[in-house]
This record gives sequence, structure tokens and C-alpha cells, in this order.
Amino acid sequence: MDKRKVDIAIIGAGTAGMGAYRAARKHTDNVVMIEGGPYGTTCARVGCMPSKLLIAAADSAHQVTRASLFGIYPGDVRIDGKAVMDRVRRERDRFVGFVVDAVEGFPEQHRLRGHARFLSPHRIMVGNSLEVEASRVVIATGSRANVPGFLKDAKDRLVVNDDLFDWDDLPQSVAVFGPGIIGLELGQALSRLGVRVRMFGVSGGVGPLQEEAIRKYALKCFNEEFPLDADSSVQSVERTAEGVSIRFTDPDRGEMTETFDYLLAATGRRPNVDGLDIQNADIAQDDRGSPLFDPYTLQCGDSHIFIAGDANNEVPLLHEAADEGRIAGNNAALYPEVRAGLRRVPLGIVFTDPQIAIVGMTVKEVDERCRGCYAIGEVSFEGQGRSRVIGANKGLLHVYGERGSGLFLGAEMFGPAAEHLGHLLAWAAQKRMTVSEMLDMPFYHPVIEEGLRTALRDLNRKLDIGPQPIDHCLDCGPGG
Ligand SMILES: Cc1cc2nc3c(=O)[nH]c(=O)nc-3n(C[C@H](O)[C@H](O)[C@H](O)COP(=O)(O)OP(=O)(O)OC[C@H]3O[C@@H](n4cnc5c(N)ncnc54)[C@H](O)[C@@H]3O)c2cc1C
Ligand SMILES: NC(=O)c1ccc[n+]([C@@H]2O[C@H](COP(=O)([O-])OP(=O)(O)OC[C@H]3O[C@@H](n4cnc5c(N)ncnc54)[C@H](O)[C@@H]3O)[C@@H](O)[C@H]2O)c1
Repeated sequence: MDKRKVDIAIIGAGTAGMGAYRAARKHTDNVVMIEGGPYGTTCARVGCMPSKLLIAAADSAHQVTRASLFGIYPGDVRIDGKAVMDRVRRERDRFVGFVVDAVEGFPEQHRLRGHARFLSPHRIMVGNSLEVEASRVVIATGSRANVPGFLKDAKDRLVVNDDLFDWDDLPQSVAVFGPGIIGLELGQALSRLGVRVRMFGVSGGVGPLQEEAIRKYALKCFNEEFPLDADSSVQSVERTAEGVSIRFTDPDRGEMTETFDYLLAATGRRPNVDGLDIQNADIAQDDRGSPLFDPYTLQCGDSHIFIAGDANNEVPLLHEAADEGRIAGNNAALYPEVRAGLRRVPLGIVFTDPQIAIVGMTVKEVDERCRGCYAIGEVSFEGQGRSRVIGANKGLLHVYGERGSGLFLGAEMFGPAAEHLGHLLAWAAQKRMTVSEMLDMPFYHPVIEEGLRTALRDLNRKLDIGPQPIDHCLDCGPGG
């Protein structure tokens, strides 16, 4: 058995692990990063990047098919599934290549390969033949798809996000389980690429949407493209000679059986802490076995162990994994001195069309904080000037503000350009701007941001701070 003694051991070479490594290295050269799988990160290999590449192809197909709205008829659209998947993989490999180059640029003595597990709070077994003794540890082991047992009856036709991007052609049909973020993004993209899609959910949820009016609106829009039953009743899943046969109750047509080439499970993700023998680390865990930690320092209790990225199951998003990795790596180096790191205003974006943006506090959090003393401003994008011009006039935006202070607190949106409006709103929330201060900012004409202004004006009026907005915003041009 080989043995090695280090100041800091980082488990996982994903986004959080690499961030932790870079931060830790500013303080010590005696650091190792342990990776049990391939280099390249979840984001670049099987997450953010390949999913956005597939969506880009789908957007392109969609733009062509909707050109007739503008009186333009480009002829029959032919989608070459092999070419679509070829570009997805080629570009994906390019992104992965950059990440692998970056990791392999770290000194060789800092990089260990093999599955890591705790033998004791300071001793980590790497693979079968190396024991690392570490003064401090950062857990950055990410997450993996969580697949409910009954979906496994699809056998070899069951896929998760890790598998899909390696297809070399598009299938004819896919049943998607889970209308969460991954299911909506990938399911809508496949549908727009000509794949027959049916989506099954439980308990009525649609992505991360919490507001009933917006959830219902989004559900209606998605159902215009493919059947999505957010509260489905599925009797059986079976692998047959033709593919995967699913018996379910359709809300309008009753009991049905439909066969698909594949079943995509997008039913949530589970943190990779179960393979770590975490019980040997002597840190407190919640009832699901996840370590308890401080979200500002990433420290587990007052121990020498820190946890960052999807592994801690707090906000499983890329920019959060990067921030957390940096904070955890820095604190692992400073331990027992630890510092609270900068946590940004929550921002989540779903790259569907229309897009979804969730910013700042959710409506439930606002209600808890303000105990009813808040207002919700709203706008529909159906009549919004620029949105109508470009034929993207679908969607709703709700913005939340506190009574008295007039502070902007958060927003939920399903609508055009939500990725951009979401950023404006997140920046305003992080700067703790009031709704009036936001309205003092410039708004060009004609832009989708004028829709945001309408919602903010509505909010200020409901907070009894601003005047009654002028219908159709005549001072700023039509449809503002
Ligand atoms: C399909 C999909 C699309 C997504 N799209 C977006 C998006 O558009 N925007 C966004 O912000 N986020 C997106 N995400 C989320 C984002 O990808 C993750 O939040 C982020 O990649 C998490 O980084 P991480 O470092 O925590 O984990 P990872 O990058 O998964 O790194 C963890 C590493 O730890 C290794 N490991 C695990 N256990 C062990 C062990 N015991 N020993 C040694 N090594 C181990 C793993 O092999 C892995 O390399 C998406 C995710 C998916 C799945
Ligand atoms: N654009 C982005 O930022 C982006 C994109 C993809 C993924 N992600 C990250 O990845 C995480 C995981 O995404 P996800 O979509 O897997 O999880 P999710 O939690 O967003 O959605 C899971 C969905 O599956 C449903 N579900 C659970 N069990 C089911 C069952 N038996 N049958 C049918 N439906 C079932 C849930 O009700 C939920 O709607 C997200 O929370 C997000 O943080 C982010």
C-alpha cells in the first residue's frame, strides 16, 4: 500500500473541484485533486454545453418552420439527425478538450486517479493501492441522474443525459419522464428536431415554476408542441421488440399504450456522497445522508472537511459550483480560520422557448420574509411591442417588491429573452435596488425590456409608491 501525506485533498475534478484546487494552490503546493472518472466536468461532457448545443439545433429548425408567420416559405425542412448529433458531439468534444487541457496542465504530482472514499476523517483510500492522509479535505464529487426503479423496466432503451449526447442519430420517438429543467430543455429540443415526444410528470410541477398562473401558462404552451401530463398516471413500462411500451392514462383519451424508441429519465439528480463511506468522516448528516454544512463557508460543522458544488445538493448550478469550489478551497487552506464567501443573488435560467428565469427570492420566501407586506407586479408578453414584432409574444413575468421600503426582492418569468431579463433583475436584486431606482434606469425602444418596465410600474403602483401606469405606455411608443 502506497501512502501520501498532504495539506489538502480535493475529491472530484469537476467545476467545483478545479475551483477548489486553484484556490488552495494559492496557499500551499502540497495539494492533491482526486478524480475517479474521466476528466472534463459534467457541465462540458454531459450537461450545460451539449444540452445547449442540441437546443441550438432545435432553435434553428424552429425558426425555419415558423418563418411563414412573416410570409416567408423556405420549403420543406429536412433535419439530418446524423449531422445534428455530429455537430453536438464535435463542439462538445472541443469544450471538453479545453477542460482536459486545463486539468492536465496541473502538475502531475497534484493529480491522482481513482475512486476516493474515507477510511477515517483524515485518511482517504484512492482506488485499491493508495492511502492519502490529508489535514483538510474538500468534497466536490458532483451528482448523477436519479432513476426511479420502475423506469429500469425500459432496460437497454433507458437513457439519461449522460447517454443522449453520444447518439449518432436522432431517434424517431422518446418518452421523457420528468418535466423538470433537464426534461423540458431536452424534450422540447428533441420535439423541435422532429422526434415524437411525450412527457410524463408527477405532482403537477413544470420546471422550477412556483407561481400557479405562470405554471399553468407554461404547461399550456408546452402542450401546444408535445403532450405533457405534469401529473401523469403511468401503469407500466415494458421493453418490447419495438422499443419501450408505456401504458398510461391520458387525461382526455383514457387508458392508452404508446411505444417509443427510448425512455429518457430526467427525474432529478442525486449527490455523489453515497460512495464516499462518509460515515467514516465523522461529520453530521441530514436524514438523507447529505453532510450538513454552512453555505457561506462550505464547512461541514467545525470540521476540516468542506463540501462544494452539486455534491452538497444546495443549488446545483454551474456558477454556484464554481463559487463554492473557490470558497471551499480557500477555507480548506485557511482552516481553522474560515471566512464567509460571497454568495450571489439566486439566478436560475431554463433554456426552453419561451425561457424560464427565477431570480432572487421565490414568492414563498417573499411571503415568509414580508408576512404579507409585499406586492406582485406583472406583465403579459402577448401584447408587448418588440415581442410581437419578432413573433415571440408568449409569456408572463411577475416581479416582487416589499411594501414600505419599495425594495425589489425577486421575480419569476416564462417568456422571451428571459436569460437576459433574468440577469438585469439579478443584478438589481444584488445591488439591493428599489423598484423606483430600477425604473430610473434607461430603457431603449422598442425592446423586450420595456415589458419588464411595465411589470415594474405595475409593481410600484401596487406598492403605493408609483402612479397608475399609462395603458400601452404611450410616452414610450406602442406596446411598451
Ligand atoms: C443535462 C444537464 C444540463 C445542465 N445545464 C446547466 C446549465 O445550462 N447551466 C447551469 O448553470 N448548470 C447546468 N447544469 C448543472 C451543472 O452541470 C452542474 O451544477 C455542475 O456541473 C456541477 O459541477 P460539480 O463540480 O459539482 O460536479 P462535476 O462536474 O460532476 O464533478 C464531480 C467530479 O467528481 C468525480 N467523483 C465523484 N465521486 C468521486 C469519488 N468518490 N472519487 C473521486 N472522484 C469522484 C466525478 O467523476 C466528477 O468528475 C446541467 C446539468 C445537467 C446534467
Ligand atoms: N439550465 C440550467 O441551468 C440547467 C439545465 C439542466 C439541469 N440543471 C440542473 O440540474 C438539476 C437536475 O435537473 P432535473 O431536471 O433532473 O431535476 P429537477 O428536479 O429539475 O426535475 C425533476 C423532475 O422530475 C419529476 N419526477 C420525479 N420523479 C418522477 C417520476 N417517477 N415520474 C415522472 N416525473 C418525475 C419531478 O417532479 C421534477 O419535475 C436541476 O435542478 C438544475 O440545477 C440546470
